[in-house]
Amino acid sequence: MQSTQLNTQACEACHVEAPQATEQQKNQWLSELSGWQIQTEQGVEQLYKTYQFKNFVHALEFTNKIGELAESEAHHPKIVTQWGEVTLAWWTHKIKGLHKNDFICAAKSDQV
Ligand SMILES: C[C@H](O)[C@H](O)[C@H]1CNC2=NC(N)=NC(=O)C2=N1
Repeated sequence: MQSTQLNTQACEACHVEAPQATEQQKNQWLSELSGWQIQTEQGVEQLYKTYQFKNFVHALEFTNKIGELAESEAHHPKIVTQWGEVTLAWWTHKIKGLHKNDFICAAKSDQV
């Protein structure tokens, strides 16, 4: 399977019948990301990563840039912003699980 450049792709409009990522796809796409992990919260798989910053202002600046990314992709993460730390969680609400969009947005988050 050729490696897709996740960070060069745009999210596709997601619909309720969209397929969840398969185990093979999840492993492939996860291997193209760095520092991300899949966790299950209330039965829903999510892509998690925590970023460290030197203070709250930097954490907030990053948070706002992620907000712009989310709006541009019409795909939104859970963002937990603290002093010196931001945790992102990406999943697709409509399908209650992981879709390729989530991996694309995770890759793009690393470029913010
Ligand atoms: C209408 C709007 O585009 C949809 O509700 C979008 C908004 N952002 C979204 N973000 C995420 N993570 N999952 C969704 O299913 C989703 N749906």
